[in-house]
Amino acid sequence: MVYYYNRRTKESTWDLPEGIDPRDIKGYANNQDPQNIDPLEGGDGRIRASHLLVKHEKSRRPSSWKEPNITRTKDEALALIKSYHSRIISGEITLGELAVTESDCSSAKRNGDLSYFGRGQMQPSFEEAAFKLKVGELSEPVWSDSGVHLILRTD
Ligand SMILES: Cn1nc(-c2ccccc2)cc1C(=O)N[C@H](Cc1nc2ccccc2[nH]1)C(=O)O
Repeated sequence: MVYYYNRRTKESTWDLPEGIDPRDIKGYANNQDPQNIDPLEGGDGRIRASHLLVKHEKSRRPSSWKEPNITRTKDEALALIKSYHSRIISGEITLGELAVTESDCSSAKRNGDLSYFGRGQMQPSFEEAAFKLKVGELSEPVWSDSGVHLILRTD
């Protein structure tokens, strides 16, 4: 079920407010079935996530703060990300701690935090995986044009 919150009057209601055309409501824009709107996305359709990225020789930009010329293969990148995944789920280290030293994304300096983002902002494969996660959930390895990621949804 979706509830409606009127930011001006601060009213919330389960029923479509009088005189409102559902197509004017965020999330209906592309005729999304209202049942598909995840009310847990803070109501404005955005989520927050951190990630750890391992780039490879065929990455869109095979360079990072860590390594000016990244030559590892896709297989080597996947092996590395799987080792990180194991260490995180064992509780040995958190994704944020590992991202600081190991992520090939410039968000490494912020523990991999990408802050809040909505649909249409990140690469499609990354967005699809991130929006499927529950808050606090760690993804399996996710491929994008940038490389291979581990994603942790934080809000
Ligand atoms: C999306 N984004 N946010 C930051 C960022 C966030 C917070 C602080 C500093 C940088 C960097 C990036 C970014 O695209 N970085 C790219 C790598 C990358 N590619 C991504 C694809 C999807 C999501 C995150 C991704 N990060 C790079 O450094 O080559």
